[in-house]
Amino acid sequence: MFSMENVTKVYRVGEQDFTALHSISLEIESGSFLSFVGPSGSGKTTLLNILGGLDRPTTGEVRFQGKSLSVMSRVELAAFRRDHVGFIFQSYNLLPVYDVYENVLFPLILMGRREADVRDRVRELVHEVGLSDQIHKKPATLSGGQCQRVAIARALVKNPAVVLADEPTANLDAENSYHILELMQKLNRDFNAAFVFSTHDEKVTQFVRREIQLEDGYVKADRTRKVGGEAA
Ligand SMILES: Nc1ncnc2c1ncn2[C@@H]1O[C@H](COP(=O)(O)OP(=O)(O)OP(=O)(O)O)[C@@H](O)[C@H]1O
Repeated sequence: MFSMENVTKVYRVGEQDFTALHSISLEIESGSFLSFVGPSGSGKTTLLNILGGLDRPTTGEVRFQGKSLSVMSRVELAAFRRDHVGFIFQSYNLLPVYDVYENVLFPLILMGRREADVRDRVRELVHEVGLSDQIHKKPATLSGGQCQRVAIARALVKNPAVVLADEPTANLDAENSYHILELMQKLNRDFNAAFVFSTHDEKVTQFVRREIQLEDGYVKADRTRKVGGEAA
């Protein structure tokens, strides 16, 4: 689904260049459930942002379904994100004035869909994340775990090829983190969307089928393993 070839990211900091990613080459398959792990500053978020078309590499190539992101204009990149990528952030990024239903509906409205045509799809996703009872509540009245469930439903509602999740359990306690990870594992299977995380949370790494370890912008290890009896 994704291929990265010799991706480097250099930031200009004052008078100096700082290399956040050093010549990274990776393949990420459709339906993956994988995590970038590594200490703070190792390049996890930079890598996710480049995969999601939120940022561009300084050198190197990223392809999505064989198409190079480098040659896309800003408008084409925005369309790539809208049509193919769901985003989940550690701080949920829900729209506070909208209720659960409207937050999940929002990406479909951005895609030009009519509410009447997608109402059932939105309700299905809200149901999938276990929030049918809370569907008309505003984010401020929900718990952190419930807000993250809304964010997951919102990310999946448009049937993306991939969900990119930057530290999705960072603001959750242990019990909620496990519930959220189990839910994402189930949705990965049921909806056949790839999930790609960045994390330093060891709980996340117990759930993933592949773990790519980053250190100072280099890939230090890339492990694939069996999780819960599934084939690796
Ligand atoms: N816009 C920027 N300008 C300059 N340096 C940056 C910028 N964004 C990131 N960096 C640097 O690049 C390195 C990698 O940052 P990144 O956020 O990708 O790491 P991370 O592994 O996600 O860290 P964390 O777990 O703390 O979020 C860090 O040293 C960071 O300071």
